[in-house]
Amino acid sequence: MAKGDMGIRTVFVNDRATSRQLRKGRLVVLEGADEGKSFEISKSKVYAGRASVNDILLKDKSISSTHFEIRAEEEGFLLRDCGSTNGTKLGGCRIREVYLTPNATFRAGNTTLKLEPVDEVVEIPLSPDEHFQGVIGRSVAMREVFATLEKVAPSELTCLIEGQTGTGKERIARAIHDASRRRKKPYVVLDCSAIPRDLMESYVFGHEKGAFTGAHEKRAGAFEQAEGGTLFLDEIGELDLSLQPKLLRVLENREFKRVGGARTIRSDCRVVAATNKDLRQMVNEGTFREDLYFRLSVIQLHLPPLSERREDIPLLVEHFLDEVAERRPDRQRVRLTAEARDALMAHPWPGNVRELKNVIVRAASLCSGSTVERSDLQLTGQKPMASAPARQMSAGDDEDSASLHVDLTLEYKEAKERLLDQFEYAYLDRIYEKNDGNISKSARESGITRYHMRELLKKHELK
Ligand SMILES: Nc1ncnc2c1ncn2[C@@H]1O[C@H](COP(=O)(O)OP(=O)(O)OP(=O)(O)O)[C@@H](O)[C@H]1O
Repeated sequence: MAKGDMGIRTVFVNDRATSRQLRKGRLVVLEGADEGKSFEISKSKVYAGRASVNDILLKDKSISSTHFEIRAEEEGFLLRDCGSTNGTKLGGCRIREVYLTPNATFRAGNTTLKLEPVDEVVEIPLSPDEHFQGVIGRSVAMREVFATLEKVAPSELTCLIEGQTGTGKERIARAIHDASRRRKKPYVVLDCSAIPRDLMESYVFGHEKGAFTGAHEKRAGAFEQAEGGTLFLDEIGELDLSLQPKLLRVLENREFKRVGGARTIRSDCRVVAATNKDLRQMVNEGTFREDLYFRLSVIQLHLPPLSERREDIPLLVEHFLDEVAERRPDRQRVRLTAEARDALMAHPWPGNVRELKNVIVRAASLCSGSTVERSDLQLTGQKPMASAPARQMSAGDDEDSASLHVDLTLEYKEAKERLLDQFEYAYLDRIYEKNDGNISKSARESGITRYHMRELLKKHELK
């Protein structure tokens, strides 16, 4: 497709990106159960499939829950199969991803679709600023997030922040609170992955004295603690299915009861949630309620991995060096050699901004003198940090998998993430080998979808 026909275009003024323009498209169903229908593409990413979480809903039974996505890029509209059972085909070939030319037709299951260009443009604003309430970023992606935050943070809207671990989701949640009228009221964080399942309800809604064994005193839950302020629900994808209807009810009625309590308590707090999981996929798998997903995702913010916004690295490095200097009694600020800076730009950063921060803080604190050399950074080889240790736990190496290597030089979250990553790699490696590389069988035995299995195998470069 010729640039500008369809897809997204970044507008520059004096070499600086000032906005993005999305040239709309229209997806027309030429043949199949939805024949005659058409869907406008006016967002930078749309999903299509049979499940209602999709932007484009298709009825054809041969189409998967989420079958394909169309993403607006500078090169045009990218059609990507989402691990569908019956495949996405173009010109008789089953495709994984392909750029669509204007008026190209393709098949999804038994449905034939055509993507037509539309002569209309949607302006996607970019903030002129390189920070928002202490969140730093100069990339187009981050300035797009800042532009959204400038509008929605002062509102009362519920936000869902998506992104890999360490991309800054919690930082953004805090920024939303700080930019809202609730800033002087409490900001309460509830990490849904860190609380035992049977205590979760009491953590969220509180409990009355004697509500259960061990409930010696009454206790206010997160909603009460956050009264008037903001409740940040971190790792919302970990919230047990049995608690999800209760959370939905508070979000809808603003009312709840403590565990073991009869009194209805009114709640006035804004909810911001975050996840590093694909909640849409979880809805398709039945592990996350669809109605709760819609309630939480009134505003969706996506934080790309650091490797996709390398322009942010120099600014973040300066920011973290300033932070270290402020904490030093002599306020001395260290500097990085050109070699060290090049190494930071080249690193894959699987642990995202958290990993970058750890590297800078460690190097700045441990370097001798006032200069950080390349070797002070202690970057792991050229391999992604997460997969290198993961490979240490090789298939069949039971001794290794039984011992737990805890790295105390890392922040808690990164250390946890690394261990989980090692486990994921070891599990996948074994199940995939056991099933002679058969993805469907491996997925069935693991109790996850084929799509999820494929994505995991790709992540660990096992496939
Ligand atoms: N854009 C940013 N500007 C400044 N600091 C940042 C930015 N992004 C992340 N950080 C810092 O990096 C660290 C990790 O960020 P944060 O905890 O918000 O990530 P997260 O996405 O919530 O991670 P997880 O999914 O593991 O909870 C924090 O110390 C945070 O302050």
